[in-house]
Amino acid sequence: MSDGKKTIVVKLGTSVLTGGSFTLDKAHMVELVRQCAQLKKKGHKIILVSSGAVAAGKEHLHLSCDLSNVNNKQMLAAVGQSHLIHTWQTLFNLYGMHVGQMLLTRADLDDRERYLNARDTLKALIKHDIVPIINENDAVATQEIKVGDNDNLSALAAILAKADKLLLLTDQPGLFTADPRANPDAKLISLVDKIDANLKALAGGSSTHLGTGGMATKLQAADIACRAGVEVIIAAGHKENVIVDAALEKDVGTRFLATASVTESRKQWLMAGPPASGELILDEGAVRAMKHSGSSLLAKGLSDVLGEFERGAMVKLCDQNGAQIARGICRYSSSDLAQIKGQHSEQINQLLGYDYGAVVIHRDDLVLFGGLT
Ligand SMILES: Nc1ncnc2c1ncn2[C@@H]1O[C@H](COP(=O)(O)OP(=O)(O)O)[C@@H](O)[C@H]1O
Ligand SMILES: N[C@@H](CCC(=O)OP(=O)(O)O)C(=O)O
Repeated sequence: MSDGKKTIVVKLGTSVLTGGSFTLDKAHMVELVRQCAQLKKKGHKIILVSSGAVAAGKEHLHLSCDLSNVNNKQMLAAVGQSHLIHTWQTLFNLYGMHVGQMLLTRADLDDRERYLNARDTLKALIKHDIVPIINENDAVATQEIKVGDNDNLSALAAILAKADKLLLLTDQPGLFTADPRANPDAKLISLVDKIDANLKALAGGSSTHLGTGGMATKLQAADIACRAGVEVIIAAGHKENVIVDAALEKDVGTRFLATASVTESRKQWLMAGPPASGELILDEGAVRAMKHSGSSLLAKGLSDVLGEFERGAMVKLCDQNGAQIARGICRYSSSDLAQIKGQHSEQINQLLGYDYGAVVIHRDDLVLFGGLT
């Protein structure tokens, strides 16, 4: 956001939510919610990526089962997730705030249509000041379709939400020169401008049974987010006022500088992205609006649709002579577009019986060849 209001993804590890025990630390969760409410009052938007389902399941079932067994963990997560979200809901309600649960897997983010759906839901929640609370859909996530850890999931969520900042909260004050549990002399690294193999070699795994990945997955997440233009901070979830301080640019934990701007990285991705599955032919007014006004593409400006494609497909945008002027991700399938081309946005719902919003391709999802003139 350019008005000083930020969108911040806060990832809360099991270690933060349990304080190292086998139960949710509700007193500390209230304190985290208080900080989120304080930021919301100032106009910032918060998205939580909350671990803790497995821990909450363990707390409620009182079963001593082998946590290295995937089915056991899935069962605990299925039981724990409802307790976890109920706890968050109750705590945020104390501050008059609503929450919305989003359980995702990698399959939801890899498939382009599902990606757009997830992004639209996330946007809608944020727009209505509802706090999205994201976790992996552990109960159904098999090895093939899961992200695997919430550090990486939070980086993907930050990109999905076009966040300004990703805050990874854990049980250590940040990234150390070695795992501080095993090396008491390890030193905190306060600033990282490049994540390379040497840095990755410092990061070890988790030594708890409930956490996943340790510092290694936090560095993977930081790498993904920084390359996409999102600044990352790893800090202690129990440090006083940590969420507020990190949001207000005070020095906390380890700060990783973004290595590209969001626009730059998005443009690069769109340029190099998947091959186009179809072509949209634009009328002259739409070509002008694209080239000179930086507008999104509306159905009204479409004169023809070539090829067959699904919602979420990459398409070429061409002028009346067939010259390509841009490429972008289309929010409607080719069969939808055949019905709505040339029509006003308000008529989309009436024509299709549903709609995915007023624009066919959002400005953020297209890259113009030759830039704006
Ligand atoms: N270089 C390092 N700096 C800090 N912590 C590290 C490092 N290498 C490994 N760790 C371990 O990572 C753990 C945090 O990861 P994890 O247990 O997965 O927590 P969370 O539940 O917060 O994701 C720390 O408790 C620490 O033992
Ligand atoms: N999805 C799991 C957490 C997975 C995970 O990455 O845990 P952590 O390392 O504590 O952030 C759960 O809710 O228990």
